[in-house]
Amino acid sequence: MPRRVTVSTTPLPPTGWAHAPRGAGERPGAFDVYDTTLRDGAQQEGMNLSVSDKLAIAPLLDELGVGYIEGGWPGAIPKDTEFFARAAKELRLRHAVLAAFGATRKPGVRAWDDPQVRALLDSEAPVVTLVAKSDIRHVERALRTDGPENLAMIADTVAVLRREGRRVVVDAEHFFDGYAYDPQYALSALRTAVEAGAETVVLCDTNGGMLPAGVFATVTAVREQVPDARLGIHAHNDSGCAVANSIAAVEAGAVHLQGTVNGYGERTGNADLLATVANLELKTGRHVLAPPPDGTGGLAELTRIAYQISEITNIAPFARQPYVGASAFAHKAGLHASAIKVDPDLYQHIDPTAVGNDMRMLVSDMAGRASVELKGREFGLDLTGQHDLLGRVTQRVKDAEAQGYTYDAADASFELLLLEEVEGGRPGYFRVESWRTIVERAGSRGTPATAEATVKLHAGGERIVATGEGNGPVNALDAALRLALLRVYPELAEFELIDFKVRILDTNHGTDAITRVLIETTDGTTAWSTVGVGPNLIEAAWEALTDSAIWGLRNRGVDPR
Ligand SMILES: CC(=O)SCCNC(=O)CCNC(=O)[C@H](O)C(C)(C)COP(=O)(O)OP(=O)(O)OC[C@H]1O[C@@H](n2cnc3c(N)ncnc32)[C@H](O)[C@@H]1OP(=O)(O)O
Ligand SMILES: CC(=O)C(=O)O
Repeated sequence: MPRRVTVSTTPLPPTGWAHAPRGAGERPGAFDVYDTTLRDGAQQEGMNLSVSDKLAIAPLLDELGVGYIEGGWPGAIPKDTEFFARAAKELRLRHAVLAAFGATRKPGVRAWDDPQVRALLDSEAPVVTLVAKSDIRHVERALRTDGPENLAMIADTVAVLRREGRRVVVDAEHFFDGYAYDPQYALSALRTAVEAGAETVVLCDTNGGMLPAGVFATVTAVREQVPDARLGIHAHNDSGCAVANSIAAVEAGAVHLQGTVNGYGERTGNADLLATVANLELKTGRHVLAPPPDGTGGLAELTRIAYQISEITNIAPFARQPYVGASAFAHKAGLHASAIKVDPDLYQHIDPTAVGNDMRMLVSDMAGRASVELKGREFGLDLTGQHDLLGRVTQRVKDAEAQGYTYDAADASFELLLLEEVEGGRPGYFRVESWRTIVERAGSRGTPATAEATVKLHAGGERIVATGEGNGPVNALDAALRLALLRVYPELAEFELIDFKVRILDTNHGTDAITRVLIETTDGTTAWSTVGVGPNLIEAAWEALTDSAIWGLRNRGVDPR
């Protein structure tokens, strides 16, 4: 039998708001996707979203087709108060409605008099999501009040918001832990919220420690015991199971899913909404995102939207992120490639284009002929049936990788290696006669050293000698090489070195060790990576720099002069 709890609500003063905001009259859909990137996602260590960042992310979430965008906690965080004020004027959302997040009233005060509750109304958000305690231990120890007063806090706050025309969602904080400890109290928190007018009660795995079987069992039990409640799930990822737990809850009957883009969030993050939604749509056949009205947006834009949001949050994308990561459909093993050549489905759980991602072949010492053939296709080369050539390239890659080259991180250098075999040599843009660098420090200790490099090469029918200066020998070599080539290939002016990585490959050898240099270059449109290896850092860098110039010129369609 449920424990009897008396809920004493406080009378409400007359309404102070003339009308409810747009969206307030709507009802929840058959299934809600509720994004909390801007609130719970922003609780991630190191993340600091400005109001403009939030205003830039919200339309991307809308484009994805989520039903709700939780914008933050107005009244608690000044930026969030400003977000709601600006969002009302500046955002034109196609599907999503905004939700303001906040807590139930404080113990012992009237909801109407609690400034935090008033701030939720002032935000003009049509939906308000209240975090409410459902674990009696938290009521007594964190809130420092008793069970009945917490229920009154829930009832009062929901009632005030409903009275003012807001739709109310209640996030039952620590629900799973609370239910395990004292199920009747946890259920009474849900019943109180539903009776006061909450349209959805969300079961939160706040500490993120649940496993899928436990989530399934609890959601099933709650559905039986509170049959009139519309249930949601909010999972954190501390056990590494947030996506699986969210799916388990949906399989058990939850119809409201909360999560964050890229799994951002406090500690180890929240359920990654992108993977969860992709799983629900593609694996369980549920249509949970709003259909794109004009054919744009939706699941097919998942990868682009994930990247655009990463740009705004300034958090580097995670290559191995399911569905949208750069490596999500990248294949390295030769055996995989040989099967993929027959049918990509043999080594892929979905067609990557369904989520806007691409299949990529990686060529390395784990490659076989099929990997090289498929990689060739990415470069526009049909190598079908060229068994011997494919074998030679595969062997060259394996030998080079044994010396320290790494082609899966340097596609451009691999393409040049392949061209050597296919065309009998590299594109002949220039012929190097010699190069040298000098590093010099003139003056006392503390004076920065400078570097100078001289490059002698043949291009455009001339012998060119150029000298470059830089803050280090590689920088000086880069300057000298560009200077030498610019006269003949002015296209090089647009090339910019954007990343330079050095790795010592044989640490036992100290300063004698083999060095690998990886560089990334862009011409403003395309970025490409090249590799060089040698016993000497400068030599390795020279190899990567010359590969970069050759690949860049060829990619621009420049003929050797
Ligand atoms: C599980 C979650 O992620 S919920 C979202 C959590 N997000 C945040 O905390 C970010 C925004 N938070 C803030 O800006 C501040 O913490 C504020 C403005 C909310 C409160 O700040 P302060 O008034 O200085 O209080 P403080 O943060 O120290 O403590 C939180 C207070 O809220 C109370 N509280 C906690 N949960 C609830 C709840 N569900 N309902 C009502 N009150 C609550 C606590 O008992 C504590 O009360 P006390 O001040 O009387 O001790
Ligand atoms: C509400 C919320 O963020 C949580 O319980 O984790």
